[in-house]
Amino acid sequence: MIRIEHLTKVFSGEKVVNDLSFVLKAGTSTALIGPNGAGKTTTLSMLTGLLKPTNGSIRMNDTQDIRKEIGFLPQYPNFYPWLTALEFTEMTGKLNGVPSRDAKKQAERVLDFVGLTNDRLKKTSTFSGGMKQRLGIAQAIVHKPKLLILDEPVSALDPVGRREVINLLKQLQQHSTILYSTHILNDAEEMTDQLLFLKKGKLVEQGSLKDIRTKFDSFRYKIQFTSKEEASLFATQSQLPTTVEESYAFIEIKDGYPTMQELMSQLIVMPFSILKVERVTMTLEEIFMKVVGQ
Ligand SMILES: Nc1ncnc2c1ncn2[C@@H]1O[C@H](COP(=O)(O)OP(=O)(O)OP(=O)(O)O)[C@@H](O)[C@H]1O
Repeated sequence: MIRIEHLTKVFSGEKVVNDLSFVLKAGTSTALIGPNGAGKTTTLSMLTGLLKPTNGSIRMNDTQDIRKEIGFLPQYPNFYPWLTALEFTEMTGKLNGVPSRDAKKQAERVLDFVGLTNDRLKKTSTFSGGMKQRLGIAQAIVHKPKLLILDEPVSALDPVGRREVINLLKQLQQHSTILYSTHILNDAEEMTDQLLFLKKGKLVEQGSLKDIRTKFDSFRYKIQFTSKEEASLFATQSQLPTTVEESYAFIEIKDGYPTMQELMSQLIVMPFSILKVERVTMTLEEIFMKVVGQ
């Protein structure tokens, strides 16, 4: 377990990370979520030891030097372009304490895990964005760290690269503790036990996805019309408070009202072509906007 207490960083008199306290339980995955400038990179840099906190503490059970137990993938990793993937991973392993005699074998093992066996002898300068990110994960796990920290691991990737990296992280999640920052919330929804919402350096909300949903989620009906005009016309004629986005109309459900039957009885007498009616929850993105907008 890693316990972070009152973590604070001041730059030029301004608290860019302001009194953060949270716990990373062993074997869980935590997403640090916040808009640009919220303090995510600064927080992760303090955890990895790259920045000294102005205040606060970071403690790991039974460990004096927490830095040895951390694997880190920075937001903009710098791979020496003249090295091959194998040379780079082996070097990182040695720098992180893997004994020289084991480093090559261990590098080969992690490159295999991230699907780069066939590319291990290619120079890193020839790698695509997705391959670089997978190499970044390999170098972060080569010394078998207890805590894996990743700064925006999928933000710069296309959907295929993103899927590959998410699948790798889901596998790693089974035997490591993971902390990653992101502003791509669909990914967080898929692979996270704990969410930390950061706004202007402060933790404004923290908890499991379930807890946060229970606290902030609301249910709505989503009605799909054939056009935006039809959806807007429906909104003006409806007795129910309705919002419109593109060809969809949304009606919030409050205290169980309206029921689907009540809604259908209103819809059925209106002269619109309706393609679909469904009861939906908020996306994590909408919940995030609700939380950080407060
Ligand atoms: N070395 C520094 N000196 C002064 N100010 C800094 C320094 N590093 C970061 N900051 C400031 O601290 C604040 C938080 O920056 P940080 O990079 O941690 O945010 P972030 O949430 O990671 O943003 P992004 O999503 O854009 O990467 C910003 O206002 C930034 O300008």
